[in-house]
Amino acid sequence: MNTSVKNPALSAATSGGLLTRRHLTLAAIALLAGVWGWLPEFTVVVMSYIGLYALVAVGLAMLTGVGGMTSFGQAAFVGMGAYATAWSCTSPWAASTIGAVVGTGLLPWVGLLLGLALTFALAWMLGAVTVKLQGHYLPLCTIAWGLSLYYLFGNMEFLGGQTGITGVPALVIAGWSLASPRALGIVIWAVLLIALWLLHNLLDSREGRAVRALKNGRLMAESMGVDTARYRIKLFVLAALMAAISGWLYAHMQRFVNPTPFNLNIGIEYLFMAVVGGAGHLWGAVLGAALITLLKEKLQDILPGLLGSSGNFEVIVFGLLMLLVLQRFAEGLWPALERLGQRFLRADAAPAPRGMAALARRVLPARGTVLLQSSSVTKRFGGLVANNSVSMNVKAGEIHALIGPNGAGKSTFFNMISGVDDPTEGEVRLMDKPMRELPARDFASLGLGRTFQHVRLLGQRSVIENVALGAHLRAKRGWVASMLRLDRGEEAALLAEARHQIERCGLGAHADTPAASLALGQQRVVEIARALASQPAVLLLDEPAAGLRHLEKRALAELLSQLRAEGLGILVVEHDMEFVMNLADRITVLEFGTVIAEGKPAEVQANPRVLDAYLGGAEEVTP
Ligand SMILES: Nc1ncnc2c1ncn2[C@@H]1O[C@H](COP(=O)(O)OP(=O)(O)OP(=O)(O)O)[C@@H](O)[C@H]1O
Repeated sequence: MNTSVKNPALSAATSGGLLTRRHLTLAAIALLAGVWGWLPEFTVVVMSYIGLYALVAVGLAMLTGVGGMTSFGQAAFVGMGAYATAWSCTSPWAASTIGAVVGTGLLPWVGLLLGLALTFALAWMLGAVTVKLQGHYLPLCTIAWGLSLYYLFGNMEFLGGQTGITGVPALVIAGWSLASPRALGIVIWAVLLIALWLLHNLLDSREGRAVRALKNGRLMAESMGVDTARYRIKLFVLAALMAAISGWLYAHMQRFVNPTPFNLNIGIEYLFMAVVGGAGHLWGAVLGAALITLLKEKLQDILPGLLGSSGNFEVIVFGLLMLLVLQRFAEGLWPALERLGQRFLRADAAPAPRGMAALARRVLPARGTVLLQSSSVTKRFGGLVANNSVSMNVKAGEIHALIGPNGAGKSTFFNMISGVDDPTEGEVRLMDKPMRELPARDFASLGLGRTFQHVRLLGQRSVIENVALGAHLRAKRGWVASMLRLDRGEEAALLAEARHQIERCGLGAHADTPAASLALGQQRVVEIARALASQPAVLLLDEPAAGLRHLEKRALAELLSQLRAEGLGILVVEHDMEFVMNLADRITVLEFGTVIAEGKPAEVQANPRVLDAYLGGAEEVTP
């Protein structure tokens, strides 16, 4: 089981060797299981704490490293899980009402359900409010609610105030008491390993690709049909639930709870664990949890002796070590270990696909149908009119080019017709549907595929994974199915479709290389393949020929001609006049936001206003 967030750049560099990462992981688990019964009691307790902390840190790795949302407040969710079970198991009211129905032996499980339900509700609510925030506002908010919950725990009379709740019973599973740390530790590590497996599966799926795009590619993901706000909230809730499960186990290990372990300091420590290990790597979070726990343990022993007085000196050393580690290993320690491992380990063989599910297919409208229409679209930025009453359309089976000098308003218009921004006045219709105030993902679901002027790919992911994201809306398996590997047929179909589009665009040899390692022109072609994977009816291409060499441009022109023949409607924004004039059926020319000419290439070329707009540069417009 390789639960790191795979880096294809590294995978590609994998050398030979007898063992794979999966072998190594299984061997480590087998070793741990084999020696568990013989480990000293103290080691078992420390290992159990590492497992508990790792559960929270792994959730944070998903949230922060993969999803790009920093949270300082996870300790509060641990507290929710811990307090929910402590209260359920010790409250006389719970015993006499719930306990009377389910039996007091099941109260810890009622506590687990209560903790998960409360955490789910609270995290969803907090997530809905906070994950919309940008930049440093989100971390600040997590500090705010982390503090609020901490003080809430300490001030609630029925939760025992600062003293907390004592007398939490040991867990009993099928008559097997987990009173000893050795027995509970097995459950803790089993829960952690299952969580790692589920999350690994999630990341290796259609849903995982969408999750990965949250950090640096939200606009792009929205244009591929991903509801990024919803995914962010789901990720936030997932991390919170993992923290709550950790809290539940913690309460039954400690057998009492008080507010101290759920304060902001501990929230920051969880973040340390995720970041030091390598925030984008699930196993990195486990490594971080182990390092910080062991270090804290040692420092608490050593520092008072060294300094001659007691105090929380370990926090100072932590801070300094954190600085040093991140100076040397900006991405955390796990990627460095992984690089080392590449020398000795073989890449895991991809499992053979077991049957392919069918992907959704779109019936393309008849040739000549107006697919996309803008009517008198005006866009103002304050006093500046970037688009002035622009009307144009894109028809099925036609290539329409939009040209104009720099600053003419092409990108602004492109944003209007792709759902990134709304016109100040006028209307955009897609498939005859008014699109005002609809998000980009609704444009995608109606059949609009697009590329970006400034390439937006997930650089560290392989070309095939980038392209498969384009087909997001053609499959439907969700998070749970992905975690349980029930999506394999669909996933195989998505990857096959992505490979087909990559080959069609002439990049077959690069399918498994990281997108960032391709030349810029090729990256633009990857974007076209990604758009095609959505099986669009309308294709909007923003400067597709920029950065391509002569032969590559010719291949691109052939591909676009072929797509036109298949009945797609294509809009190209392009500066390369030769490319445009030889390819387009119709051309619209913008200048200062206003349409100054529209017609066939020959008509546009002969138009004096167009020649003027290009600074009298007749040769610029002439192919
Ligand atoms: N968000 C914005 N706020 C204010 N002004 C903007 C904004 N976006 C674009 N503009 C202005 O609108 C005008 C049109 O810009 P736009 O980027 O659409 O032109 P363009 O034709 O795409 O140019 P280029 O070919 O250089 O990409 C420019 O004057 C630009 O400065």
